[in-house]
Amino acid sequence: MPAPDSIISMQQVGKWYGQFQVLRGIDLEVARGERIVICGPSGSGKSTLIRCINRLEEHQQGRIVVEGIELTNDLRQIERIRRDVGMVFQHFNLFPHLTVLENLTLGPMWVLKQTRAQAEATAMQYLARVRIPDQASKYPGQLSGGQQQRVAIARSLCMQPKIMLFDEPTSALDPEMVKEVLDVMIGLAEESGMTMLCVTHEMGFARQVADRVIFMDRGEIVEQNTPDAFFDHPQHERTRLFLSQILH
Ligand SMILES: Nc1ncnc2c1ncn2[C@@H]1O[C@H](COP(=O)(O)OP(=O)(O)OP(=O)(O)O)[C@@H](O)[C@H]1O
Repeated sequence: MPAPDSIISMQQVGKWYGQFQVLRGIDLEVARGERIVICGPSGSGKSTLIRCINRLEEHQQGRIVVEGIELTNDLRQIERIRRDVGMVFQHFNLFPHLTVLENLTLGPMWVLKQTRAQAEATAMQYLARVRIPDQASKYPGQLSGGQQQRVAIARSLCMQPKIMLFDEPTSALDPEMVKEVLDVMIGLAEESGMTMLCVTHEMGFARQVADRVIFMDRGEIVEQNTPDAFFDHPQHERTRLFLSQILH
């Protein structure tokens, strides 16, 4: 049974790509409003885990319950869950032939059935929140990578999600643009009370905003703890090895 205050519950989740088992017996309860950072070596299954939460990937074993709905092949339920769960990818996935404003209003108008005026008003609010209120009429190709990622964050927020998933949102950015995106995410974490799961190796971000850091290796959750305990007193040899590699 999911814990009563869980917004996401994963129980003994397993997934394979062909013969290769990418997730092994994942048990994870996420409380409403919790901020979680997931880290681990390349190929450990971090992206796959969060992609299972909005059914971009299908698990083959165990149970996943999001906002009280168990993930199955029921398309209406998948649609509902995707409305509740926003996702920001490493590559921004904006429509290049649409302006920033059009990228932001498309989902609210077509999926949430907002009027153009409503959708544009909300979009402008979120553009201000991600600190680019003056870029609405530009095309994505006219923006820097950091600005494009902030548009992608605003686009997700316009859909009024209850949960935000971030899949290495800064790893495709030039170093000088990482901070501007992290600052927006920190603001979101601190001001919105939104449930957030973030795959990232930005450990400063993890220390500042995460309630919990999860370390994955070879498809398993090896260790999880508060950021201070996780970074200062890692319990497992695999965690220590990983931290020694990324922190030096
Ligand atoms: N669609 C797919 N088909 C086959 N194998 C896949 C697929 N997607 C991922 N994999 C493999 O599954 C493993 C886990 O991938 P995943 O992207 O979840 O790991 P990750 O921890 O997020 O890694 P990274 O930090 O490199 O993104 C990798 O070995 C990857 O090659």
